[in-house]
Amino acid sequence: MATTIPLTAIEGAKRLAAFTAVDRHILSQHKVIGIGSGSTVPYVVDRIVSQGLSVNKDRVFLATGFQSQQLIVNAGLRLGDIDQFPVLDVTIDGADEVDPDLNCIKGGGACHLREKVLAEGAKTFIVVADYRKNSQVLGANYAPGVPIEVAPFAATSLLRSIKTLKTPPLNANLRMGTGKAGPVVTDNGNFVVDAVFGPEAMSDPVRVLHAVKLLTGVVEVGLFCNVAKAAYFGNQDGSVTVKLADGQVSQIEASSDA
Ligand SMILES: O=C[C@H](O)[C@H](O)[C@H](O)COP(=O)(O)O
Repeated sequence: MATTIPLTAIEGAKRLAAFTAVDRHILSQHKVIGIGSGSTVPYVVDRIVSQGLSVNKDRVFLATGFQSQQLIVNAGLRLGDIDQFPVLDVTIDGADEVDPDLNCIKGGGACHLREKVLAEGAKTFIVVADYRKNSQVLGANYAPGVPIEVAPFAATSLLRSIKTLKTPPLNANLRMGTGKAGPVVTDNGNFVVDAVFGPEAMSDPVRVLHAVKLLTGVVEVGLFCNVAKAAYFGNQDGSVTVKLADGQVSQIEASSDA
């Protein structure tokens, strides 16, 4: 007999957020859907699959990297390409941290370049996360810093040039792989530098984004500013906090099967 292993509080919170966001934002008329990366999006895919074959057979799903491509394929959903579908109805993705204006740190899994392309290409970009990601100031909860994808040739230079910013990071390091000698290599063949900025700098993430993006060799910065329409945070008590881009915040009870 199959046994059901209870989810931990954090996994339960991720699932609550994902299920609630899918129920509210992935509607039958939505045909081109972006699937983000990380440990929360598998629950997004599960919920989409549960909407049934009759609706999913007419949909195409775009991936933000190798992991989400596997999720889409293994779920029996149709994989599409951004070159064919540059405009998406909805993209749902996780985040490493989200502030009250829905600015996000993303790229803990080194997928932020493709994630940003699918987020900006979507008519609606929705973030799903557990309660730990719901923050007042970016960097308060997520310690590794802002992920910066950089062309390998320019990585060492970037570690020097980033120190010349008006508000430089407190520290910046090349992200090293685990289970592999040497640096993390992204799905685009680039490296990642993680830069920890202090609370003063992170109180204006748009400024940090613009400053870092201008440094030579930077491919993309894991700061998503003014992109998300809503963020769903699963809580330990079974509720979901919903934050909208206009500043509205509400607390809702999740559906009984979430
Ligand atoms: O590169 C990875 C992504 O930005 C993820 O969406 C982010 O790290 C959040 O992942 P998780 O859902 O595992 O917290």
